[in-house]
Amino acid sequence: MTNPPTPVRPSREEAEEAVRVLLRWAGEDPAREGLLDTPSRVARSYEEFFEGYAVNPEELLQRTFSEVDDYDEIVLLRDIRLESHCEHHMVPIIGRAHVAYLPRKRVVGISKLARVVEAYSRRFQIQERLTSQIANTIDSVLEPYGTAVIIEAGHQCMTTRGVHRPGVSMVTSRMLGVFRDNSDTRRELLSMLNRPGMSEFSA
Ligand SMILES: Nc1nc2c(ncn2[C@@H]2O[C@H](COP(=O)(O)OP(=O)(O)OP(=O)(O)O)[C@@H](O)[C@H]2O)c(=O)[nH]1
Ligand SMILES: [Zn+2]
Repeated sequence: MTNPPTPVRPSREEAEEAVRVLLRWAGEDPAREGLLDTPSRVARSYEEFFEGYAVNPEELLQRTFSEVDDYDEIVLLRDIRLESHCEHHMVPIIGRAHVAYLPRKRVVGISKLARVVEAYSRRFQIQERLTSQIANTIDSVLEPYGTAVIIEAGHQCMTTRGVHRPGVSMVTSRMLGVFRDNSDTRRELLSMLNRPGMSEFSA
């Protein structure tokens, strides 16, 4: 469920050649000086943009803590910067994610929630699937009372090309367990999200 089957990877040289082809498709001369190192830069950038394929998000959540003195309220990680790529046009999706869960006895280190967001973002995505994958993984590994993921993002395939609508953002959410079934819990989450930012604590 978490990792797609790994296709046979091309060689680094094949990847760089593909960049040269795209440069020529754009109307460029890949042999001109300024572009000579571009194929290798792009190959390296791709290793970074898409490093999520090599990460198993479920493993990130294995370490949990149980000494929480009966803490039984929502845990919310708000405004997680999200950088992904649209699988339709291979251009950036930039936004933020909010991840919440209602723990059942055990909690996870909060950075791990951001790492799960990152593991799925650093792949080719559509926003709906990205949202579901993050929520489903947290829900199945931690087995909390509920999990909620909300993503708000701008898609460069809509802002810099095609329909050209700058400023438009797409909002998606996936609510599981109590966040789906209990409107009071869902409302509490939304009110936590609407509270003014606490930037003085986030330096
Ligand atoms: N649902 C969804 N659609 C997306 C996402 N990212 C991009 N799209 C849309 O995917 C669609 C692809 O549509 P196509 O008609 O096949 O491609 P296209 O001719 O390039 O479409 P335009 O973008 O309208 O020029 C477009 O409507 C995009 O806006 C996403 O994360 N979720
Ligand atoms: Zn797109």
